Amino acid sequence: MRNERFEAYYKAQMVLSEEEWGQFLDALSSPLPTTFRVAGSRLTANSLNKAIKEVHVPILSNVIFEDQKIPPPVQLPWYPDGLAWQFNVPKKVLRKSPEFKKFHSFLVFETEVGNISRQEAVSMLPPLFLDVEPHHRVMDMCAAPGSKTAQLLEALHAHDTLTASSIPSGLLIANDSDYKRTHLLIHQSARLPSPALMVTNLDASNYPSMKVPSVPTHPQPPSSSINVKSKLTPLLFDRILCDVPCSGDGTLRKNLGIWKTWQPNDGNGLHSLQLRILQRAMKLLKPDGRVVYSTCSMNPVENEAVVASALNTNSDFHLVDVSSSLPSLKRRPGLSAWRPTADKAVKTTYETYSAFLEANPQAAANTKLTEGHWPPSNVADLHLERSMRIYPHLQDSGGFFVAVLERKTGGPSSKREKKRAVEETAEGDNEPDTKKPRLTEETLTTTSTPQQETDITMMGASVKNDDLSIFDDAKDAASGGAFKEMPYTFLSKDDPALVSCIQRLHLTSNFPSENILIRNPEGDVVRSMYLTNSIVKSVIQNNDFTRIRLTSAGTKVFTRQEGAGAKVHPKSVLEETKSKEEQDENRRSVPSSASPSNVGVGPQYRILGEGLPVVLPYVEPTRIIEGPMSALKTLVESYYPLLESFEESFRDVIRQSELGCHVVRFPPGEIQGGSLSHELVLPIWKSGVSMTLMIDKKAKNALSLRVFGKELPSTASARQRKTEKAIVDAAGADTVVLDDEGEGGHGEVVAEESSDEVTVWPDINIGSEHIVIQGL
Ligand SMILES: C[S@@+](CC[C@H](N)C(=O)[O-])C[C@H]1O[C@@H](n2cnc3c(N)ncnc32)[C@H](O)[C@@H]1O
Repeated sequence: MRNERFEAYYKAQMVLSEEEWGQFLDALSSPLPTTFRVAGSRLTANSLNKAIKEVHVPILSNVIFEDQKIPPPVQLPWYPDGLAWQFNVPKKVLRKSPEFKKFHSFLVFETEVGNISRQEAVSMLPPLFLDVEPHHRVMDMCAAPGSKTAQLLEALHAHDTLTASSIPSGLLIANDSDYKRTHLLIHQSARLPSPALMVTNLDASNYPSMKVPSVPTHPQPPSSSINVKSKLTPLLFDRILCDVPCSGDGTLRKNLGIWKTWQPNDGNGLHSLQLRILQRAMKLLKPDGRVVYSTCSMNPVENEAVVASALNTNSDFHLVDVSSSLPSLKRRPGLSAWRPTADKAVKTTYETYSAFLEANPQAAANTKLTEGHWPPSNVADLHLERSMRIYPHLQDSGGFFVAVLERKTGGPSSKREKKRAVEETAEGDNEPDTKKPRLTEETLTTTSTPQQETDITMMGASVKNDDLSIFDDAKDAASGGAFKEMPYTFLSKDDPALVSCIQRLHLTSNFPSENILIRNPEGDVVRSMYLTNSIVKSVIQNNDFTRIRLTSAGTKVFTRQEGAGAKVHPKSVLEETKSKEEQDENRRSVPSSASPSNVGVGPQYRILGEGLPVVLPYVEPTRIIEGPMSALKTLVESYYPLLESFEESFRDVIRQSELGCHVVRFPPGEIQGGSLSHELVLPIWKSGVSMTLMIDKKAKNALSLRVFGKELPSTASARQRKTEKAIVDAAGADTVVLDDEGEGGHGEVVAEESSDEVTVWPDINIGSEHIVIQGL
C-alpha cells in the first residue's frame, strides 16, 4: 500500500527520522492487531479479566495450527489494571482452531452483553487522560458511536459493586451532531445503563449554554425554595472530551480506502470545525477543569495547529504535561514546526502563511488555508511538545493524537475573579449562536463548495456528496431543525401507577421515585419508566429539551408487563391460597404513601434485566430469593420451565411467592458441568405454573457460555420456546411472553440461526463515520 502524496506530505512535516520512516511505513501496511477492553465497572471487569487470564490464555497458549505455534492474547502493557488485550491471529485460525473458535464465541457473547468492548487500542487513550471521577460533570462533545462514552460512563460508575450499580452524583452528556449516530450511541451506552447519562444532538461547535440551580453553600431557610428559578447558573463541566471529526489517516491500517484517496486538503478543510469545537469546549469548562482534544489523524494541521490556535484565543488555558501518566505507553512529543500545503500533489509545502500567500497570491480567497493552519510565532511558549503523537510502529497500533488542556491553576484565584470567569464562560451564550459570526479565519469551512466537500475524506470513510452528515446535521441542529423526540415528564412521587409499581416490586422507601420519568407529553403512565439522578433531572427541568435536542436521559428501569400473567389483582388466585400470615406480611410492605385504592390494581410492572443493577440496592433484602445452581441451569436451558422442574426447597419458596416479578440471587457455586465464580442477581417472572428468566437471549447465551461452558442450542431455541409455552398453556396457566429481545413483553419473535453461521464480533470502528460490523 502506497500513496505518494501521503509520503511526500509526512516527510515534509519531519515527523520522524530517516531511520524510523521505514518502520512507520511498514507498520502502516501491515494488518492491525485485534484489541479489546474488558468493560463495565471495575469489580465485574476484574472478575472477567481473571477468567481471561487464568482460563482462556492458558488454553490458547498451546495452540498449534498448520504446524505453526499461534501466540495467545497479551495484555496491553499501558492499560490500567491490565484490562485491555491484543491478539493477532489470522481469520482462518479463529474459524478453524477449536480453542480460538471457542474464545471467539466467548468474546462475541460478552461483547453483546457489554462486558467486553472491541475497541482500537489508541481509541482507549483519551478517556484515560480525562481522569473522570464519579462526581464530575462530563461532556463528550462528538461521542458517536460511543466507545469512549462507554469508558467515561465506567469511570462515573467506579463505585459499582459486582451486582449493583451506584448512582453517581455526576453527569455525562454525550453529544453528536448526527441524529442517526446518536441512536448508535444510545444503543452502545445501554450496555452500561446509567441514570447519569443524557444524549443530545447538537453541533458541538455551537453547543448552547444550559442552566442549573446553583448549589447553596449554606443551609437555606425553607422559604428560599421560592427563589430557586432566580438562582439558575450556567452548567459548566469538570471534564470535556473533544474527539473531533478528522481525516482519519491514523486508521490507514484498517480503513484501506484512505490509501487511494488521501490528500492534504482532507485535513485542511476540517481544521476550522475542529478548532470551533475545541473553543466551545473551553468556554463550557469550569475553572480548574480539563479538556482532552483527540483525533485519529497524524496531520499537524488537525492537531497541533488546532491546539495552538485554541490556546492563543484563550489565554486561561495551558497544555498539561502528561508524560509521566501511563508510563508504558510509547509516544512522541507534539510538533512545534510543520508545513501545510494546498497543493493536492504535495509538490510544495510552505514554512509560513506569508510564504504561502506570496507564492499563491490568489489563494487567500480560494483556499481553506488560514494563518492558523501554520505554527504561530509564539509556538515555543505553547509547549506543544506536551501533546502526544502515537505512531503505528511504536507499539503496533493505529496512529493517534492527544492533547490535555487545563485552565491555568494560577488563573482566576480570588472569589470575584472566579465568578467573573464563570460568567464570561457561558453567560450571554444562552441561545445557539448560529447567527453570530464565526472566527473570521474559519468562515471558509462552512462555505466550502459541494465539490470541495466531496473531496474530504472523513475519518477513513470516503464522504460522498450526499453523505456529508456532519455539515448538514451541524446546520440542522444549530438552526433548530425538525426534532421529533417525545417530552420528558417526571412523575410525582404519589403517582398511583408509580406507587403501585414500587409496592409490587417491594422497593425500599429510599428508592428515588422523585427521579422517575416517562416519555409522553401528558404524564400518562405508559410502558416504560426511566430513572435519572438528581443532576440529570435538574438539567431537564431547567432547560427546554427541544433546545438542547435531548434524545435520551437516564436509564429504563421498569416496564409494563403484557400478557395474561401480568393481570394480577390483589385477590389473585395465589393470594387466596395464602395463609393469613402471608397476606398480612404482604400488606405490611405497602408504602405509607400508597392509598388502598391505588395499590395492587392497574398494570403490572417488572424490573428490566438491564435496570436491575440500578434498582437492586433498593429491593427489600428479604424479598430477594436465594436460588441454587440447579435452578439457574434450568432457567438458562428452558424458557418456561414448570415449577415442578425445580428442586424442592426453591420450588416451595417460589410457590409461596406472588405472581409477577421477583429478584433471585444465585451465590457462587458448582454443579456438574457448571461453575459460578461470583454472585449473580437476575429478574424472573413467576406465572401460574412456570417461571421465566427475564433477560434477553444474548445475555442468556453469554451466561450459559460463562457458567456452563456451552452456548444455547441456536436452532432449537425458537422451537423449544414454542413447545415449552404450549405445555404451560396446556396446563391452563398464564405465561409471560418473551419479546424479540427476550426481555419479555411485545410478543415473541426469535430468529432461527444456522449453527454453521460464523458469529460476528462487532467493531465500533473509531476510524470511520460508520459503525462497522466485521466478521473475523
Ligand atoms: C471521531 S468520531 C467520534 C468517535 C467517538 N468519540 C467514539 O469514541 O466512538 C467524530 C464524531 O463527530 C461527529 N460530528 C461531526 N461534526 C460534529 C459537530 N459539529 N458537532 C458534534 N459532533 C460532530 C460525527 O458524527 C462523529 O460521530
